[in-house]
Amino acid sequence: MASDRYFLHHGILLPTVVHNEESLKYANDFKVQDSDVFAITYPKSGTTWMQEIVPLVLNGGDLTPVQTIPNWDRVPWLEETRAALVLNRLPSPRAMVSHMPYHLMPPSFFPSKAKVIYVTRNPKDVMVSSFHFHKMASFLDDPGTFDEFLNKFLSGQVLFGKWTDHVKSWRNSDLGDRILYITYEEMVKDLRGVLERLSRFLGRDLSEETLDRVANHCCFSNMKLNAMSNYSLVPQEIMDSSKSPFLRKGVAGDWKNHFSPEQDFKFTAVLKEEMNGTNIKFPWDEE
Ligand SMILES: Nc1ncnc2c1ncn2[C@@H]1O[C@H](COP(=O)(O)OS(=O)(=O)O)[C@@H](OP(=O)(O)O)[C@H]1O
Repeated sequence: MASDRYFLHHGILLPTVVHNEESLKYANDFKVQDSDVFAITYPKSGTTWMQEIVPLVLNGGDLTPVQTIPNWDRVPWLEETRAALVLNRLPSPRAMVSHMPYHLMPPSFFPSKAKVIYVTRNPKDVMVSSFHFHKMASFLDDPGTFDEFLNKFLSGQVLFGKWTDHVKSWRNSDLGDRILYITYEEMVKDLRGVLERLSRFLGRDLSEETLDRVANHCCFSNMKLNAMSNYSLVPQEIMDSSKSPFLRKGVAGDWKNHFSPEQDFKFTAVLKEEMNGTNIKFPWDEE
């Protein structure tokens, strides 16, 4: 880790652009309220999608916030530098996102009744999405070749560490009915069905018409057009969408266009080894 673009926090690589000691202290000292809602993800697993969906479900489908407030202020990251500015002003129930592994959540989170939506995505697609993101984001190191980046991903020398550690930490958490597990792939396949589950989980009784409106607003093609969500407000020298748009493809299985058979074999073998003995199964394990 020779770059000044990153630093280690409890052994996990974080980007200096939006994290520092102060923001991490703020996150650790954060007083979680029982009404708080956290959408937790390993990077590139559906965070931006949740920043769109969760406020809509919580407010009964009113599109105003998602059409007028940038996602990073609408549903802020707990651990980022903006959190201190934004979070204390959010009306209850506060919705926020985080990439933190379970054990690095603020101490006040554990005894609270705050709810968690944990989104998992096929790690091969996570890696592909992250590879393209590293090419367009000037605050991150160039990813190198696809093969080099694959090796970094498997060894956890990437933002927020190993995918397997993150997933195991949250899948093994003891949060009972405080946590809802969903996958990116389910959302791609049946967003309307996921919205119904999510509304029930968050205690919101949305009408059929509202669910349809939310599903329509949150589909990839519409979100791509929403300037409050597609990162077009970020200057091009920071995120260059001509290299790769932030909302890039929005599909399941794009890894098949990137992985060689050898890379697929290696990636699968490493993941299998690390998930061995966990009882955590995903639909893509059989692919
Ligand atoms: N509405 C919708 N439908 C389908 N896919 C969507 C949607 N919104 C975001 N995305 C895709 O999510 C990927 C970005 O992940 P994150 O938002 O978690 O990124 S980040 O961690 O906040 O940087 C990135 O995936 P890729 O397209 O594979 O790169 C986005 O396109």
